[in-house]
Amino acid sequence: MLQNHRFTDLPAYAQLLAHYDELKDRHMRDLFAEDPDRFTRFTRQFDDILLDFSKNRITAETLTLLLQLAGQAGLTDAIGKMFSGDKINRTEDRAVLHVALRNRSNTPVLVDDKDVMPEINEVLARMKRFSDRVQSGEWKGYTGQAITDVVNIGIGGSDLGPVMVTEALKPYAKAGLNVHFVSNVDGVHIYETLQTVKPETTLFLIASKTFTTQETMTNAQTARQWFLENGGSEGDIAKHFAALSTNRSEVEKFGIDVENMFGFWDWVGGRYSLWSAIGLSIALYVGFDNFEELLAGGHAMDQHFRDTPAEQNLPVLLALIGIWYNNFFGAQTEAILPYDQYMHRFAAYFQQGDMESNGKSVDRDGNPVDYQTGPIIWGEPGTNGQHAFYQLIHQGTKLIPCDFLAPAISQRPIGEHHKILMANYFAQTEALMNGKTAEEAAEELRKAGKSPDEVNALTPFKEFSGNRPTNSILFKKLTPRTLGSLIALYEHKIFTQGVIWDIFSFDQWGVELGKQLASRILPELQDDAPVSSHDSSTNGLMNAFKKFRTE
Ligand SMILES: O=P(O)(O)OC[C@H]1O[C@@H](O)[C@H](O)[C@@H](O)[C@@H]1O
Repeated sequence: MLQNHRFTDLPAYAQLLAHYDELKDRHMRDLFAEDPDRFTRFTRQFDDILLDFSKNRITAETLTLLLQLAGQAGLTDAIGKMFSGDKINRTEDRAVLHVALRNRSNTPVLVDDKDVMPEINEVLARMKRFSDRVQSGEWKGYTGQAITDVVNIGIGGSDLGPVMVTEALKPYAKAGLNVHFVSNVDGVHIYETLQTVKPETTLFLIASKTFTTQETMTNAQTARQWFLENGGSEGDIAKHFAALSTNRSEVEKFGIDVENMFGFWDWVGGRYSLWSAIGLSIALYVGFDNFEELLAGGHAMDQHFRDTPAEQNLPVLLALIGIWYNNFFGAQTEAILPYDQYMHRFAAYFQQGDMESNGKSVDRDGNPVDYQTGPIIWGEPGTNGQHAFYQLIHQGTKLIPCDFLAPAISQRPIGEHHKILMANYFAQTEALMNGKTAEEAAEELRKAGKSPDEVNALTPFKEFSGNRPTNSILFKKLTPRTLGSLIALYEHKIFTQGVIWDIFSFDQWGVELGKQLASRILPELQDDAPVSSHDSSTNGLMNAFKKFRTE
């Protein structure tokens, strides 16, 4: 059992509040001027990943107090409990062991006194065999042709991870196999995907932990029907459909041969499942060797997280800096800004990873919290974001801590592109930190030939307050291993924050109510009868929907 505590009762919390009062008006420009060692003091490296957190509104004392906060919240103990298979997901009575999925050292991990590693290794071996066979063309479709297209049908954690990773690792794709992802129950998603593939050369992966998710099951049935109506027969289904799930009986009911089922376990949370059989589309696309590299990168970060003192520990440091802004500066959001086009789904992936994990408002005793928990996560790749929303980050009224991620070596070194990209990467964090004073702005205007009146009038608009915090995460190259480490870095950041806030990070009850109501509403949409069983807005909207369709 994890030790419950009230976040705001931790001794360091009160100290941080007082410290915040002293620090809140200090400018980072001055902090840099005062401390020539600031970069070294606030930079850590793990493998090929450098974290520079010096452009934050912190001093050595801030860090000391934040580290005390983590210690007082029992972080070390909590980490130990996760890794040793304790049932830390208490509201679902489950262990949380995505770390076991990538446990390349293969040391035993016990759940209910049973080592889970043999089962994990068995599924990995089956995934390897299967992906090798499909890739080599040994696996044939019903006309004897090799598979050319894989369609992963899943949603949430059964979609976002594989989408993000296959996009990020495109340079590692093996020739001859395309991957597609269908998630939305909106029929246009499957319609558009099916336009681009042929039944005889397509393999469908039905990815669902529960195998009951309405969107996924609806899309899977549509895919099955399309397959049967376009040349395939019932007997051919086994050659074209596989299931990635924990629910064997539902897989059988759907009609998928259990030979083609790749299992995982209830201790794998949906948003942590890309490391499990849910990652089969990744293995098919980049090859099992690269999938293993991804696992190895995740495992390396796990060991760093478990074994490194907090002050050197990248996930812990990111978590503490996030808490500093979230709970003391009142920041509502955090932006994740990868300067790597291949990482264009990284922020979207961690929207689920973070917001579904820490979007909670009761503590572990079930009492309402009176402090802020998980932030709103958003972001787009640089430099596109610069030309869209950075205005607000630079000059708006809101404080938005940002993570800037970038590789030193581009996967596609074309001309000057990467240096131009990186010049922007360095310029943005410098600009956000330094800003531009009124005097500097006025001087620029004078140099541009503006009259004194114009200088006075324009200066307020040209001034940048600066003092806007950023983390820079600079890595060597976006290899499968580095990507694995980066994903695990953020996973453990989220875990650390959940521990400190004393909330449960591994359930997601908040997604249930909408599902319940949708299943009540669906039968009411089957005829033209007016609806009166809801509030006036919902009734009104449903009746307007029916009217639009009959007029
Ligand atoms: O994999 P499943 O069971 O189809 O679930 C998909 C998603 O379903 C959502 O309801 C959950 O909030 C997510 O966590 C989950 O990833």
